[in-house]
Amino acid sequence: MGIRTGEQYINAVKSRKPEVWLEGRKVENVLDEPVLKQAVIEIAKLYDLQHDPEYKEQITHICEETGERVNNAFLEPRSYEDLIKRRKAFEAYAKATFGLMGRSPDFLNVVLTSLYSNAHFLEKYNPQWGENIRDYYKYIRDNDLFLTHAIVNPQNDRRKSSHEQKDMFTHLGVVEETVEGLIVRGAKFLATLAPVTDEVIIYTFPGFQPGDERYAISFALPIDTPGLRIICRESMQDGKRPLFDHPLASRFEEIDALLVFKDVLIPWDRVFLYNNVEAANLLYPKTGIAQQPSHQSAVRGLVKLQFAAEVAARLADSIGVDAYLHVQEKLGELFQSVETIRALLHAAEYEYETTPEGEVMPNGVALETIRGHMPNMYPRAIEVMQILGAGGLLLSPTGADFESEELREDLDRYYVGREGISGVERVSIFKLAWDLCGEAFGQRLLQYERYYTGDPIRKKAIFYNNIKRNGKFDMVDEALKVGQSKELSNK
Ligand SMILES: Cc1cc2nc3c(=O)[nH]c(=O)nc-3n(C[C@H](O)[C@H](O)[C@H](O)COP(=O)(O)OP(=O)(O)OC[C@H]3O[C@@H](n4cnc5c(N)ncnc54)[C@H](O)[C@@H]3O)c2cc1C
Repeated sequence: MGIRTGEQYINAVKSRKPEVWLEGRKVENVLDEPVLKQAVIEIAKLYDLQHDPEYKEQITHICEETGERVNNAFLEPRSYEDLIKRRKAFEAYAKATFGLMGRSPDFLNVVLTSLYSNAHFLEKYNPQWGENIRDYYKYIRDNDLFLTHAIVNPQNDRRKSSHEQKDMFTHLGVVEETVEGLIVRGAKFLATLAPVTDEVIIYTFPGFQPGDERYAISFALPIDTPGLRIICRESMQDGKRPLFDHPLASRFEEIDALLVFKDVLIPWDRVFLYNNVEAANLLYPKTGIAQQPSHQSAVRGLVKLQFAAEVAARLADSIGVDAYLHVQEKLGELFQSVETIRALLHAAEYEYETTPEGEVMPNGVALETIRGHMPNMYPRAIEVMQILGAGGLLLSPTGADFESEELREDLDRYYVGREGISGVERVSIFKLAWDLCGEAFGQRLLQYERYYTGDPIRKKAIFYNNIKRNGKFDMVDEALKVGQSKELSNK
């Protein structure tokens, strides 16, 4: 089939009946829920972008194997040029959502492509697992499906491994093997956009201990598989707030969910890994499923950071405070952050790495450096927005107020910005900023930048341990040599 249209995606959502819970209610039809429907509309636009003559060449390519047009997120990079091709697709999607939808379909499609490219790793443990992941990749690519994923165990007692938790099946694990497949029970989080996806893929972070075998699993299923319960977090808007008042929150709310598996059957052809602690612990380092999708995250993160910096600058300009030195210094800092990430992204692509099998990956050190800086840079952009907007952020009237004939004159007079900025324009800018820096919606976006791919604190420590903690201090030793020999000769 190749690339889907937005309409085909919406029809697929309509055709499914996943078990979704939202605020204590079982959702009968995802598209009847304003807050879920909004996400469907935005995702549908991304699918349509693939057919837009302006973007088609940038986002898609002809698949050599099928002759069908597919998204560049399914491209197995073999060269620098392939990385750039893929980046252009990421860029188009990120710009269409201002970088605010982290789990657009391209994210997991890259994960899957990376698993496909490295199927030989799984094959080593079990030839069937390798074959399953290859078939699954082709199925998702050729039908252009949208995946969610859940890799984290619920936050119960983090000091204990999965098999040591009070209840054996708090963490998702295998109950039994049957002729048809595995029966699994327990929970995983945090499956962003789960209610509006086609499929879910489960895999795991490293860290399994002996005894955790039943939890060392990876598999995929249709999102409406019987026994799979999707419990959404409290929504951060009701999906009905006017676009004028919440220009971002009313469009880009990505619902997150806990997935509960109630003795769900995983057919054998959908099992990618099972009962193998070693394979589960090596899955991340050996299959590129951190490094390849970090390319998408870096591109998307760059767009989001740039957007936040521009909102802060536009806000400062609208009330003339960018005339002050400290404001200029803060905005300068934000735009330097943007340029730092842009430079690192280019470095990651330019200094790419090639695996023995010929797969090309953006440079891991540069990507991890982006990952390390974003949890500081993005929250700082939000803080600067709060500092520069000050009390005005809390004082915006609504679009309905502007429609009142009685109020309009007051609003136009007292909300007017610097010369050339009308009251409506100034309020619109402040509302945009408030969605990012004040609303619960914006707080989630911030938390996303910290945690979307694991704990940034441990990730930085791992970076130090892998890259630098090798007992080699050549320059320091050289400097010590000179100092020591001088001291000795002075004696
Ligand atoms: C908005 C958002 C969207 C997300 N979307 C998805 C998604 O679509 N799919 C998905 O699978 N995941 C998703 N995630 C989850 C993400 O992968 C996790 O949040 C992340 O891995 C951190 O795990 P945790 O939240 O369980 O925190 P924890 O691991 O419980 O950490 C909590 C705190 O305890 C500390 N800590 C915990 N354990 C240790 C330890 N062993 N050593 C030292 N310190 C420790 C951490 O440093 C941290 O400060 C999302 C997260 C967010 C915030």
